[in-house]
Amino acid sequence: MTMPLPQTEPALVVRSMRIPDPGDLVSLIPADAEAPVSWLREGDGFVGWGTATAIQTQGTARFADAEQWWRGIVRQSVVRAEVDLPGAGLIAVGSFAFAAASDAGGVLHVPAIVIGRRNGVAWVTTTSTAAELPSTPKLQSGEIPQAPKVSEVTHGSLTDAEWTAAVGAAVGRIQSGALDKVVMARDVVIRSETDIDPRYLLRNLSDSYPNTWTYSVDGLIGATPEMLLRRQKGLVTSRVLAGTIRRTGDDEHDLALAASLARSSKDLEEHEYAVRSVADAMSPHCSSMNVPESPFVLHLPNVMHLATDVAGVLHEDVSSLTLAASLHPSAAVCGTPTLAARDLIAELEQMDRGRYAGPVGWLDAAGDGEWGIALRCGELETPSQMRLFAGCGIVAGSEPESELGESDAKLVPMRQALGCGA
Ligand SMILES: C=C(O[C@H]1C=CC=C(C(=O)O)[C@@H]1O)C(=O)O
Repeated sequence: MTMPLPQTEPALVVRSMRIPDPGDLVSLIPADAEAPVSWLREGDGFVGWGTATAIQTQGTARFADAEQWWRGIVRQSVVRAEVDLPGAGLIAVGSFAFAAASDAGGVLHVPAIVIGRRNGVAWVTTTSTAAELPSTPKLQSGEIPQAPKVSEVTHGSLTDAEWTAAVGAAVGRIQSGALDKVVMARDVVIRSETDIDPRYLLRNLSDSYPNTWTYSVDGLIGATPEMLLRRQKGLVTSRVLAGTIRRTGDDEHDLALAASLARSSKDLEEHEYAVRSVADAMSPHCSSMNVPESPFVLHLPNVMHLATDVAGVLHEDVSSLTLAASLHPSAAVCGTPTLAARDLIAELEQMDRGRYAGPVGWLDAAGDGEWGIALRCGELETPSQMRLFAGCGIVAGSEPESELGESDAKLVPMRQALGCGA
């Protein structure tokens, strides 16, 4: 069911001003910030808080309704921007459920305050519904956020043994020819004696996983290495990941493992489905495309992935959000063929993925923006409880026990950020 769209969107007044470099962005988020958001990589990106306006959407129309609402906002807004960089000016951050049937739906949120930095240029954007230009807030680093006190870690919808059996069933379906690939995910519930401070997680994730995109949108927090798409001035790029090997911590051994990953026929097959799904979904929007023939190995502190950077030149004015809707769900998080994989996920996982594995990111008034896939993440279900998610691509040659180990490795970033180990 789709929620009715508001009849009139508020007229926003937006101002972006250049500021001296404010240092670490996460530490600028106040302890009592309402709706903190972030999008950070290698120290650049933005943080924000407060709500100028927002929309929640539902169902199959969750992307289209959000897009329509955003166009109305853009039409009515007055923007004065001193800075012309991606992320400056009027932006909305958002995240969308993996499945149309999920109650999580979608959210687009225009923060009242955004502080950004890119290539050494920093800015603050203030957005309000008042008629006059909003004043620039005083920025100061807040106190150091407290670590949560994790008291319990339990399995979510399935025990390890049940999940391993479900993966075995998926392998059986693939071997019987019903489909080629499916991504099976599991969840883990973390309870803390104290409230979980999103700033504590963002600090840990952005320090420990600098080459990922560290995000926080509406209680969904994580550090994804996978960029569903970036649209910037007519060019669209995507970083496709699929195929994984765990790191050992021994650099020499890890290099040998990276070489074996690059030769593994099981992982190359898994990767090829993901690349093809992205390239096929992108091509109707592009006049030309570059799809590399073989992947490279992306090194992260916990795992290594097969990775391919796909690029295209857009031949139509389609926003980054609409592109995200047409690329989602790629075979990196769903499978091949898409519909068969989606149905098998609903049958075997026995959980609502919520916004895990859906698009998460931001867009601006021109439709440019960045949408990652919400991986290596957790959703705050209450102030002191988080549900973490991780999944693995399954093909005919997959072994359920080793997929369980791989999913554990993918949970490491969030578990470490929460202070409850690897
Ligand atoms: C589904 C996840 O990862 C995807 C992205 C990279 C590698 C993957 C894999 O090797 O299975 C998955 O396709 C996850 O982290 O939950």
